[in-house]
Amino acid sequence: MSSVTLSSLSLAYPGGHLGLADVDLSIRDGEFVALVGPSGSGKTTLLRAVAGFVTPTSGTVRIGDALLASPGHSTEPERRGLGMVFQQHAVWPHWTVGRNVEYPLRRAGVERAERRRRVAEALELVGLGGMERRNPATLSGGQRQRVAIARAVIGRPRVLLLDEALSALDEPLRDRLRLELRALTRSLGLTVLHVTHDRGEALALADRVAVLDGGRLQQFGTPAELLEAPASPFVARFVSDAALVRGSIDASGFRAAGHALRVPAGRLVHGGRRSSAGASPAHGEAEIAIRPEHLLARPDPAGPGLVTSSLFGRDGDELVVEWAGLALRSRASGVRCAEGTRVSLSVEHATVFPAPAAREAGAGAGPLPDGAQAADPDPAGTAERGGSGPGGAAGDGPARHGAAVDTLER
Ligand SMILES: Nc1ncnc2c1ncn2[C@@H]1O[C@H](COP(=O)(O)OP(=O)(O)OP(=O)(O)O)[C@@H](O)[C@H]1O
Repeated sequence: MSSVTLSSLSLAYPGGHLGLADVDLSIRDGEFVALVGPSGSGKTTLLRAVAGFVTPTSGTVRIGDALLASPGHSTEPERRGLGMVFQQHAVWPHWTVGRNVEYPLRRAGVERAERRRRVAEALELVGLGGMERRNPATLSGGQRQRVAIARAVIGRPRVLLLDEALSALDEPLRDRLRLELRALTRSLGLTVLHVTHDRGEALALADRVAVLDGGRLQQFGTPAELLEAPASPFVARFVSDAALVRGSIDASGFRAAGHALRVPAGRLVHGGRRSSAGASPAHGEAEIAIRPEHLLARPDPAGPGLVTSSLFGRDGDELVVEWAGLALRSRASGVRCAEGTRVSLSVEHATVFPAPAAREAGAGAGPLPDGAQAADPDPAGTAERGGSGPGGAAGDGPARHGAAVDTLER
């Protein structure tokens, strides 16, 4: 059994820096889990706590049924049955490839013939068959990282820990190694914990993704769950580059505060559930998250939006659109929108959260207004020309709107 269970895990560094705060995480046997979060969110600390390089201040770490760490007790890293791959310095330069890869077996006292057989097998697995005698200095970055992966898996670890293991590689090599790593860990049935800065990589590789912020677990779910049912505005923004807009909910839908942006009730979801007929209307302050792919931009000389940034994307241009003080990310599909193009905008779908004050007070999300499609007051999805919807504020300037929106900065 190679499940990994963290229970109420907290870790304060000397000097009081908070590394982790009350993290509960259960990783299944054979599962590939990616850890993501902003810089300083606790990803490396969590990995190091599983590896045994740091001891929790409170809480426990278990692999299978074995208790590996609790306050005052920590099983040594080399006795935890783990394989590890780091971003850099992963291969000892003064040893041949074969010597590097066989190191865990030597430590374990495996006899020579068996070592040789398993090194050949591990190198074959990572596409470096026959390279035992090579000097690592003569290898490419990608090949060196494969050597590190071969060394990490040769001891048949219970769990594989990857700390930015692919981050130093250039695309498309990184892309290829990603696919290979996924296939390899699956074929070996390994439980994997993979720390990465790359959100796309996390979503592409992992069975489930853990999102950390400030040492706390914000959400743990499948890639689809994180995209479709983010637990908080933070997760929506971090994972999907969603724009966050504050305003209020009434029977007709969402109205941005001091701005013409409207989203009809039928296009609002909460907690991954589409608003359903019969749900009692909840009026009041709210915050919505709009993913770029759910904000459609169409070239329109009289439209309210102005494209301020346009990056070519394989699936359509990736835009930043300025609309009366709101900076919104959008994907234009089927059309090209250069910088300076005026556009009309349509919100296809948005996720509703309680207003920040209500969230801090611990309020659950209230039900959405009745989303009966017939009641949709704005089939075009808002963003009327000139921005003058009911209660709209076409003439409001950027300074006034600045507080209502919060987009991810890169
Ligand atoms: N050795 C240490 N001593 C004191 N504080 C530390 C130490 N290592 C990390 N921290 C602090 O703990 C918090 C979490 O750091 P950690 O390295 O786990 O974050 P991270 O998510 O891996 O960040 P990054 O993406 O930048 O690598 C940060 O506030 C950091 O400053």
